Amino acid sequence: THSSRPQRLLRAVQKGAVRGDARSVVANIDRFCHHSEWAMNIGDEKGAILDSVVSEVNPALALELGTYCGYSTVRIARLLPPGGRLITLEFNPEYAAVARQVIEWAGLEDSVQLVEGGSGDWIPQLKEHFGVQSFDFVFLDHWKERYLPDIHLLEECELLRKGTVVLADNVVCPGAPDYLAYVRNSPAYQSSYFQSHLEYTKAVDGLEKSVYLGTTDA
Ligand SMILES: O=C(NCCCOCn1ccc2cnccc21)c1cc(-c2ccc(F)cc2)cc(O)c1O
Ligand SMILES: [Mg+2]
Repeated sequence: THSSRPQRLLRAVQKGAVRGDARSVVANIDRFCHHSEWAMNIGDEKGAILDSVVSEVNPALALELGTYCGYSTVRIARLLPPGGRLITLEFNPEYAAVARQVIEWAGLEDSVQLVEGGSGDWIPQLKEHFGVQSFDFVFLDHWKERYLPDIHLLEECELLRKGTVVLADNVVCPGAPDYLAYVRNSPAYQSSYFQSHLEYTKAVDGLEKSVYLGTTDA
């Protein structure tokens, strides 16, 4: 039976990256995707923007929707402050199995909790299951049509606080037009756009950074 692209990506990490060295895991995935096979990791160019936003927020508690092979998981987790935690959610069990091994190869398994399932099911359970109050940082990189319903769900479940930073990948390609319209027009968000390129290509893409300002309720 033939391997899958995530499995070939994992093998490239295990072959080329130094165990425990998150930077070399990231570099080897980027090398694989530039020279062997394209894969939907955020990539090096948008990844540098992700790094700068994560470093600025310095989150004690972060949430990622859309783990895939764990590339952005490793980029975020390696920048967390001591004791910082990242919860990452993946729908596809095969992707999750690869991501667990990539995260482990990077030596970041102690600060990452990977859960398998759908955002609609999991978001309402996060407080109870993980004992979290609210997130300091949220990274959206899952089904693009879920960005809007899920940010509403995060608000309803009171998982955002004044100042929570929500960063969304692919707001141009594949695109999340309804999500963009919402965060750019809602008084509850201060939104800004970072133009870049679709991972490993010359196509235009970008990240939207939205700071939650809280509700006007008393
Ligand atoms: O589709 C993409 N990502 C999403 C994966 C499934 O996510 C499913 N998923 C993961 C947690 C989760 C939780 N609940 C529901 C679904 C949930 C995605 C796609 C492209 C892309 C761009 C151009 C192309 F020609 C082809 C593809 C690029 C990206 O950077 C992406 O992120
Ligand atoms: Mg993406």
